[in-house]
Amino acid sequence: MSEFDITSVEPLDEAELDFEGALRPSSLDEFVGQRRVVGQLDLLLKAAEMDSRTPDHILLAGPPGLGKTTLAMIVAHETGRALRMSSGPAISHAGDLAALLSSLVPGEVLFIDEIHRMARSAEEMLYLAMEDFRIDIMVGKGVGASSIPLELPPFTLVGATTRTGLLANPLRDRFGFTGHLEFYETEELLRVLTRSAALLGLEIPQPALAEIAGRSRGTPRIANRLLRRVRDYMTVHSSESAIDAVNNALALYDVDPRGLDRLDRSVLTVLINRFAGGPVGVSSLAVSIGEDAETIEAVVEPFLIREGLIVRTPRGRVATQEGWKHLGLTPPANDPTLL
Ligand SMILES: Nc1ncnc2c1ncn2[C@@H]1O[C@H](COP(=O)(O)OP(=O)(O)OP(=O)(O)O)[C@@H](O)[C@H]1O
Repeated sequence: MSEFDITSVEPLDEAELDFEGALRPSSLDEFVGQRRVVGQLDLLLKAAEMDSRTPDHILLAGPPGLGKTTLAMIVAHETGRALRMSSGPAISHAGDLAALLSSLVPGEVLFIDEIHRMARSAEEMLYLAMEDFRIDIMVGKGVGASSIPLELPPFTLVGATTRTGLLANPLRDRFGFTGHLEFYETEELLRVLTRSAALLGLEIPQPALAEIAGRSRGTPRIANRLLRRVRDYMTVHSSESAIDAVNNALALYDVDPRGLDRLDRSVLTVLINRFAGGPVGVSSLAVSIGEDAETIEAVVEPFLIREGLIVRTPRGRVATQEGWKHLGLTPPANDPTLL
């Protein structure tokens, strides 16, 4: 997604990761929004503490940048446990997972980001590990192969996924709790930004922060990133008012008044201009704009649906009247399928 960097929902580089780290809340109290998931997690952690047991395995689902990694860190922090971090793509065979699991200390929190991308052989090993805290290690090949059971210390797995649908049912079923993270309301993002501005020592009036909040795609990572770019803009154009600086900086980075970035607009434009508003399958859309289908499905689509600009139908994606209007186009008259 390199050409869409500014509002990319993935962290961009080391500097970005440091910046995110500095702004990351470290307790459930500091974590803004997601009240339902936070309340459920709080109960789960408190009950485990009262029973002196390791908390159940936790699955966190939702689009990137909404706080899954942050919540995993909070689980470890709030329960005073060590945290080990890994990711699905880094576990390319069962041996990678065996090495990771066998080195855990008792009670440790193991965070696996993008857990849906883990190798299938590792996934099968994980079933037993999650349920019985044990794995079977295969030694040798062919007829001489044998399996050696290995006891594991109790641990809490926190899995994060942008695509729950891609997780095999046996894996999904072994999580004691699944938290679905939703896009944030503008008012919640305003709280995230107010907190971040204070931590960075920036004096930006609330109306200017509210403008950034409304254009952050419901995503704290994007809100913080836009704040950083606005800070740069204000440094260079110090004579402009805060609100002008916000509007000009966001225009410079191609973020439209509703928060759509270039990739969002490309998807909507192609859907309307090339496919007459749909219905069209996600892979055809992806090919038309040269982006991978997973990014469209995990990142663009959930946001455009939430904004009411497209809908998902059994026959494919369809632009709504609102979608046509957002691009300044007139929706076709008398189209009974148009919503
Ligand atoms: N509820 C929140 N309150 C305050 N800041 C938040 C919140 N959620 C996320 N953030 C900020 O947004 C940034 C991105 O969050 P995080 O890395 O946890 O997202 P993620 O869902 O794990 O994304 P990915 O799936 O891409 O790893 C963090 O630096 C954090 O500061």
